[in-house]
Amino acid sequence: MVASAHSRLANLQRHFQTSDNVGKDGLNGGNVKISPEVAEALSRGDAVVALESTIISHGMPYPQNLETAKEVEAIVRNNGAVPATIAILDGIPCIGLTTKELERLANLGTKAQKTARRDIAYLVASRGNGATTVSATMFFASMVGIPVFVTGGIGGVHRHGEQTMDISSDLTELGKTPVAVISAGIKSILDIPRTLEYLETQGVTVAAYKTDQFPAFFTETSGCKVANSVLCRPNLFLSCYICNAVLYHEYLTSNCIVIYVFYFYYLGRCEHPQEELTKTDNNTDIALVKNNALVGAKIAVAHARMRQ
Ligand SMILES: O=c1[nH]cc([C@@H]2O[C@H](COP(=O)(O)O)[C@@H](O)[C@H]2O)c(=O)[nH]1
Repeated sequence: MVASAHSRLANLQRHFQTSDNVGKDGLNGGNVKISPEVAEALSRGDAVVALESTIISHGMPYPQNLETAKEVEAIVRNNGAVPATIAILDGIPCIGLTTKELERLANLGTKAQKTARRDIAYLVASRGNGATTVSATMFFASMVGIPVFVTGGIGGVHRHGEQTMDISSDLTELGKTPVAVISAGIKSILDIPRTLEYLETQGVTVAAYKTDQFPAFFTETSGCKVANSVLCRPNLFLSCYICNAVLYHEYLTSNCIVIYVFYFYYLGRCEHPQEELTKTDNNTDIALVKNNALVGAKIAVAHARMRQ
């Protein structure tokens, strides 16, 4: 615990930049800008939860994207952690956005470039605006010592990936970057069995929360069993589920996706049967994407607080 606090501080010292000391050129010798709120929380060892920004720019339209981003941040705050939404603005990687910056990103929408790990250098060099995907968000979260990150859905192996080799860099990032990712599974248009195979190859621990199956984003059942599941008695409260999941997680390595199934206790019923699996990126149900993000945020905070 002490060693990990030391390494987080050492990391911070190397990368520490606040809004006040950003150079005129805004590039900071390739460093990142950490918001004062996030920097303070990290230096005190308080719980911080990283959030991605592609869900804001590309995941849903304005103004729902802004409302959702604000709601997710509020959930994180109300549960005792500091949210760190990550994006690249004018070429500066920002860890923690002000309300103005969130509004700017939400307004930019798809004009902000969807930024995976490979795109970071270009966005910084060209002083562009980039919304970070899971891989890029993990990269920055790890750089500044944020160990927990929540998102709606991660990328995976695309259908027919055996021919196209279309595999999200989220999966390789999970294999090499020690940040725990809480998500509702992979996007519904992807190939779950091949994604699980690939995660196994990458050595990623996948722990499914309150199910023994890898959820299918909108549904609890995918037919694909996960090796590790966090099962709880049905009459326990949500907080107990979270504790079990967190304790279990701590037992495992830190590069672990914790998949949760939200609708048992949140929506109360499954409204979206298997045909959801054929939906495309463009017609996903905004309300459910939002629910995934909101419920995931609570679980992520529990993780972050247990690690303090
Ligand atoms: O329902 C969605 N979940 C997740 C994403 C984003 O898509 C990224 C993966 O994109 P790709 O398949 O291009 O690697 C994820 O990291 C996430 O940021 C998305 O657009 N829609």
